Amino acid sequence: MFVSEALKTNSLNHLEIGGCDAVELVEKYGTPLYVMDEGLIRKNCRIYKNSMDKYYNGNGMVLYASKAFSAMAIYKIVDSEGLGIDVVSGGELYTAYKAGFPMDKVYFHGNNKTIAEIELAIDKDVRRIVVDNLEELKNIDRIAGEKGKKACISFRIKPGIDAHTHDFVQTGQIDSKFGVALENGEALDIIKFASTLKNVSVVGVHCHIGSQIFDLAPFELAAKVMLEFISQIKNETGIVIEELNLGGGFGIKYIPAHDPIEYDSYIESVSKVVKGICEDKRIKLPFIVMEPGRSIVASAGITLYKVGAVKEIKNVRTYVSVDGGMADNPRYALYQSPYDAVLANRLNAPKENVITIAGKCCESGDILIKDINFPKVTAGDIIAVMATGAYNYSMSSNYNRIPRPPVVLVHEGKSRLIVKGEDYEDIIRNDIIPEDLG
Ligand SMILES: Cc1ncc(COP(=O)(O)O)c(C=O)c1O
Ligand SMILES: N[C@@H](CCCC[NH3+])C(=O)O
Repeated sequence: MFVSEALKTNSLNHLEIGGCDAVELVEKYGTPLYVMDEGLIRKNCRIYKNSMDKYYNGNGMVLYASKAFSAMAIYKIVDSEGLGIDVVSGGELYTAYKAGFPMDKVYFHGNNKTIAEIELAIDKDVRRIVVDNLEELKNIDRIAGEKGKKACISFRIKPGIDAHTHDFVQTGQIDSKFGVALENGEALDIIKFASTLKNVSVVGVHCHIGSQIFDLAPFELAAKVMLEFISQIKNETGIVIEELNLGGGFGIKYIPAHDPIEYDSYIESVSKVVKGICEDKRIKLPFIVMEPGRSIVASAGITLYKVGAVKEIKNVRTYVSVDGGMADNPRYALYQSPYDAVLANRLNAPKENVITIAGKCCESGDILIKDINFPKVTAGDIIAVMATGAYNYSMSSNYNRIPRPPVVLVHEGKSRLIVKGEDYEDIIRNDIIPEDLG
């Protein structure tokens, strides 16, 4: 019945997550409310960690790509499960640092790192800076030199792979703002240049082909293309690349029609390909890094909303508006991403009609789910949109000056607040009225 294994029906016919009744959570914390199941997050971390140990003798590291959901508590959980992290901004890096995350397990990404971000990464001695472009490389070398340090770097490469996903989340093709292309020797040239610099040490190459991918083939192809590149680098320059980072992007079940692959098979299949090619080409097995984000947290999350206006437009559509929307989940508005939902306070109610669940923002595109079979609802009912753990809170905004909802972590019947909800004072906190405006 549910797209996520985190969810159950309890004896009151209410939705249960992490042993907590969704209706009680709403009574305690209000709506909208992000709820994250700690047990499922931990389980997903373990699947990845164990498969790296099992299929690649632990000669690698799994990073949680924290852009999917970044808050201090998640860094604590991920650390305790033995994973590293990928951060993509000074803000994520700072959050992880303040949570006490070990900096020697942090990979710093980004296609336009600012000087201040590079300084922060070098000051904190992150394990790896993943270099996106030449300008950045020069800045890293200069800043590391000024600080008397040597930065360990890898390079974001565009392997030229079409990952069959939404255009906006596809990143490995040539026409992409991320990284340097293999074409025309661009990637080889930047690596050669880096090897002449004093304050950087070239350790690895990286690629990330896209997101919400349901297929093993693009990852196997990426591994092949990248190993050929590693072999070319060695043959033409003598530089030995020790680390191969294949990014994230593994698909999850948002709606019943989605059929994701078992998470551990990504590492299993990539390990096989890497071992085979390395044997053929007689190159040393690289240290492998994988960076799943969505697949660790998405299914662990739900968002609870209260129904407000119900508008039945005869022979057209029934709009059910809830007290959240694109400000807490912009994914339909951005990518037309599909979601599934249930009536959390009456799970056994028959699905009698087709509704469109709309948000409260002043925007026609503020839709959460278009045309879903759903029970009849009235104001005050509680709708749970499922699999909202990734790229919802982390992509939320204050559009229309709507305060961000709180995030609650649930486990074995207990709920704890991990991000406070914002109020109107938070909304105006940084506003300034210049004196001359009176
Ligand atoms: C460099 C990099 N690594 C990892 C990820 C995580 O992707 P996903 O959340 O789809 O696993 C992303 C985001 O797409 C990314 O840009
Ligand atoms: N934010 C996107 C994924 C992009 C990931 C970062 N490269 C989503 O919600 O699906």
